[in-house]
Order: sequence, then C-alpha cells, then structure tokens
Amino acid sequence: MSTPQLVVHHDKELMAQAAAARLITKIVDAQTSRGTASVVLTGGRNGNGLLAALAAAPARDAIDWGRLDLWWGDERYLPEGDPERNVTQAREALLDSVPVDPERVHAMPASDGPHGADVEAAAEAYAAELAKAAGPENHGAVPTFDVLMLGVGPDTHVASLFPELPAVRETERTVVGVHGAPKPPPTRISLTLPAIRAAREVWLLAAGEDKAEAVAIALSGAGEIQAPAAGAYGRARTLWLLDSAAAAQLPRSLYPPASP
Ligand SMILES: O=C1O[C@H](COP(=O)(O)O)[C@@H](O)[C@H](O)[C@H]1O
Repeated sequence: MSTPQLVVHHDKELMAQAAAARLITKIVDAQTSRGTASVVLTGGRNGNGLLAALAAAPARDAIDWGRLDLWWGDERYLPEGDPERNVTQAREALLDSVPVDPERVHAMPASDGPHGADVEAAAEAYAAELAKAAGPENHGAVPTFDVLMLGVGPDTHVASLFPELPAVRETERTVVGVHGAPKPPPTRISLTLPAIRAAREVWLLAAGEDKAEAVAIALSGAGEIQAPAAGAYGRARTLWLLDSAAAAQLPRSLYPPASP
C-alpha cells in the first residue's frame, strides 16, 4: 500500500491540463521501459476533462498510441453507443481523434452485447479478458496497469463501488456486476478494490466544491466500505489530484493553507 500524496491545483481546468501532462509523461516512460503501456480510464466529469485536455495537448503526439492498452475502471450497463456510457464519452473526448489500436481498446461489454441483460456474465467476460492480458510477472489475474484513474463521486464512490453495496466488499473477483447503484443507471460493471490495487499508480481525481466533503472523509481515515475512495491505492504510488475547491475541507494536517 502506498501512502496518498496530494497535488492541489488552482482550478479544475488547470488540474485537467496538469494531469494530462503527467499522463503523457507516464505513458511515454512506460513505453520506453517496457515497450507498451496500460492505462485504466475513468468516467465522470474529471476523467473526461482530463481526456479532453489530453486531446488538446500538442505533446500527445509523443505517445505511441498503437502501443497503449486502454481499460476501464467501470461502465454504465447500457446499449453500445449510449451517450451515458463511459466509453462513448471517452471516444468523443479523445479516442476518436488519436490513432489507438482498436484491438487494444478494452471497452467493458454493453447491455445489447452477447451477454444481454446478464451483467454478471458481462463482468465475468471482462475479468477473463483481463486475466488473458496478465502475464506471469503480474502476480494476479489482472495486468499491472501503469496508471489507473478514478473519479471520486460526492458520496466517495470510485469506479462503480458505492458505499456499503456488495461490490465494495468483494475480495476475490476482479470485476463484478453492480445492481442498485444510487447514481443512475442502477446497473453497472466495476473493477473491484483488489483489481484496482494491482495498479502501479492509482490517481484519484476530484474537482469542485461538491467533492470537498468526500475528499476530506476519504483522506481522514474512513473505512473503505463506508468510503470506497479510501480503499483505492496503488502498489507504488497513490496520487490525489485535486483543485482547491475539492481540497477546501481537508484537515490542516493534510493540506496546510498556502502562506500569505
Ligand atoms: O458514474 C460515475 O461517476 C464517477 C464520478 O463521476 P463525477 O462526474 O462525479 O466525477 C466516475 O468516476 C465513474 O467512472 C462513473 O461511472
């Protein structure tokens, strides 16, 4: 487990641009060291803001897009192409404008796909795809992702792991179906905490006043069942990328106010 580190930016636009620059560097470094890179994308406002900033960054062309595997931390279980699907939003924000290898874009299944309404079967299929991509060096049933990004919801949810729901208690499976999510749509697919923790680096993104309480709770010693964001950390690094509004309720011991 890595101790969380906080980076607080002035506003959400700057946070998205800085996070995009950080991601470009990480991907290029991983491709230089290992030949390929693997990144887990998140949905939500901040995840999509980062992807849009990446699309607009001239340095995006430093990435070898054909040697990048993209996975998702969660998906809303809706038909292919639905505007509320995380993958649809990621395509619009970035993926349609860069030369990714479609074989390496690992979208989670859609509700009109081969598994139909059976979200458990869809989750199992995604777990199998992850397991196939994991090598013996990965010590588990998922690849060691270079970077796994998570938006933090106002209720402290990450991916589709909502407080107190069964998915956040999962300790064996890497991917689960989620029923009765409090945020629509109620049916979703999510990586579990054990799968999230297999990543080298986990980056939690939160911007805006409505995230301030969640950020403060998750970073002040809350349990992961009550505050799923508290249980999200990477093997080597856990980074909380915030704007000043989202950091506003943090205790002074974690984020002292700037000097006058
Ligand atoms: O529904 C979801 O919400 C979270 C957070 O989204 P935000 O808009 O409040 O930032 C997101 O991380 C997750 O991927 C998504 O499915």
